Amino acid sequence: MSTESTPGDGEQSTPRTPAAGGSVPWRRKGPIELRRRQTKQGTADQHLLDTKGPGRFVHTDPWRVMRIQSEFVEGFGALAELGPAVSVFGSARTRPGTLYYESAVAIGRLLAEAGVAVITGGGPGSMEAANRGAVEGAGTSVGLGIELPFETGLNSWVDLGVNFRYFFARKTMFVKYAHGFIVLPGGLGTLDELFEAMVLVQTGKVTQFPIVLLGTEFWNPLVDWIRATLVGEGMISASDLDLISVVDSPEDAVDRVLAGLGTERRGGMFGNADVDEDDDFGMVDGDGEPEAGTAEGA
Ligand SMILES: CC(C)=CCNc1ncnc2c1ncn2[C@@H]1O[C@H](COP(=O)(O)O)[C@@H](O)[C@H]1O
Repeated sequence: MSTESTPGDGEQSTPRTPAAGGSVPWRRKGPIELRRRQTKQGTADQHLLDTKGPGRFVHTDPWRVMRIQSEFVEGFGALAELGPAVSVFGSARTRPGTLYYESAVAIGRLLAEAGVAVITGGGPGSMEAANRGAVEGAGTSVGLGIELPFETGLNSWVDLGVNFRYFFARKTMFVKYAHGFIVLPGGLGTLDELFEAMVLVQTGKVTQFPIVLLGTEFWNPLVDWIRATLVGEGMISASDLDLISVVDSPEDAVDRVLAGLGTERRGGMFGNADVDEDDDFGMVDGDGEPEAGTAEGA
């Protein structure tokens, strides 16, 4: 047996490996093993220092990973001190003066008055409305913006804004720093955020995470379909529907989301949702026990 087949960690190059069935060029870069033509990739240093291809390295996946990592680092850094917060979702297209827009303003204000920060996607429509309500209620107004081909920028009611290039990094922030969701009527973006939250609760990745939908006329047909088809055909359990509640007034929405956290609308501060602090992606504790100081464990 050749000792060449068991190199240590790091970037290495040896001429052959028996595992590959004979004499083939072979290299290892950390966890990645390269054989035959794949070994002809340059080293990381070559890519970094070789300026012949203009800016080529910044278009590679390893570089992207660093950019993705930096989004998490920036996001965690900006939001770590936020305190209790609720994420408010809804259509980017609702206009001032409409029921949904004004409802989002009221929700933002009520949350702010309860001492709860408001997190939105930082865009127009219901996001802008909820941020506006948070400012009017003298609370913390957060916008997690997303870079889009048609640039809209953060709405002017965002006081603490973080811009993201990647949807998935941004979505982690919505969940990690919020203690519950309020979802106003919306389109694909809103449905994506709603179903992501439901999956995280259903699979136990986050617990103690109330999800409240505002607008029975808008949401009930979807809830009816979920009950008739998803529960009916055994795709989800009937109890999965307990994950959400549907209300019609901003007061009920805020009461419901705060009640789910063991606090009252005008009750001020409350503890964190039962999220495992060791896991930055909101994994539930192994023992399933509420921690001291959390809403559930208080
Ligand atoms: C006018 C227009 C389309 C602007 C887009 N500008 C946006 N800026 C920030 N977040 C957005 C934007 N569009 C969609 N989203 C995300 O998707 C949700 C709304 O999407 P939708 O309108 O329901 O599908 C929001 O909660 C937000 O997180």
